[in-house]
Amino acid sequence: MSKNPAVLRSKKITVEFSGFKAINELDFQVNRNTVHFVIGPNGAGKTTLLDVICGNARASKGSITFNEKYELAKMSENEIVHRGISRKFQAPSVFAHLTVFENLEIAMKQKKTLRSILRAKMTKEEEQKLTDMLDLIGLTSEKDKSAGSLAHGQKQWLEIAMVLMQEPDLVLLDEPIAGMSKQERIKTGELITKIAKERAVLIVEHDMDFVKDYADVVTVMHEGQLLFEGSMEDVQKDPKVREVYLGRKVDADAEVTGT
Ligand SMILES: Nc1ncnc2c1ncn2[C@@H]1O[C@H](COP(=O)(O)OP(=O)(O)OP(=O)(O)O)[C@@H](O)[C@H]1O
Repeated sequence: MSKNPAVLRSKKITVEFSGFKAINELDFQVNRNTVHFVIGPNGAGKTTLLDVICGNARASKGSITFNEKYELAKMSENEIVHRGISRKFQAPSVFAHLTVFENLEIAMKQKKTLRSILRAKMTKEEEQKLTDMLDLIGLTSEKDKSAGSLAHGQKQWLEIAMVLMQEPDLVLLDEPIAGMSKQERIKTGELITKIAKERAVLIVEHDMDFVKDYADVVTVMHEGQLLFEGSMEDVQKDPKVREVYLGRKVDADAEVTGT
């Protein structure tokens, strides 16, 4: 499907909760330079998939290999971040009383204490890195504002930037456009496209218009398994997907809009 090399491969991964298989022998692959969406009905196992990749849930069977050499199932959450996988959760968790710039500074020097970070002088390279990041997320003119005063979308972009400061090869995003305006959604889509030029981005999303506009690859999950994978165009045409997911969504949307 893609000529880009794999950054993550799962083989027959299973995640159980009291015997219930939230993920059931899933074979799955994410490639570099790819915007890869995971969609599916409620309870399909999408969040659990992100959880098991970042070490927040444990697999009872199977393997997940990162960059062809690291076995994630055996690593702690911290080790996984250190190897190059960073996740942004749905709710923003920036330091509201600090400035945008200071938030990025902290993200860059994760291991030090807050006080030592804010007192230490930055190198030219570090300053350049922060300047480039502010430019990437479109918050250069907001850099001295407190993060708490930012609009919802801006907070989300700041948090994406904080994740990027860790220089991950794989970024995990949980419904990144939830609660955003139309303009903010477009800016987020453009930001994700840019981010994926140098790494892989794996996104759990329910908004099909957003998926259609920005996906390179779409995985459809159902009952803890892979139901279909391909371009959004192929996903929309697939009869199985229409039956268990998109068909239902179309019906529900028609009811809401009265069409
Ligand atoms: N910690 C847990 N303990 C018990 N069951 C869980 C736990 N986490 C998830 N599950 C169950 O596993 C299944 C998959 O859940 P998951 O949250 O991964 O689905 P999802 O596809 O992300 O759904 P949604 O779109 O509603 O967020 C669900 O049936 C859920 O109830």
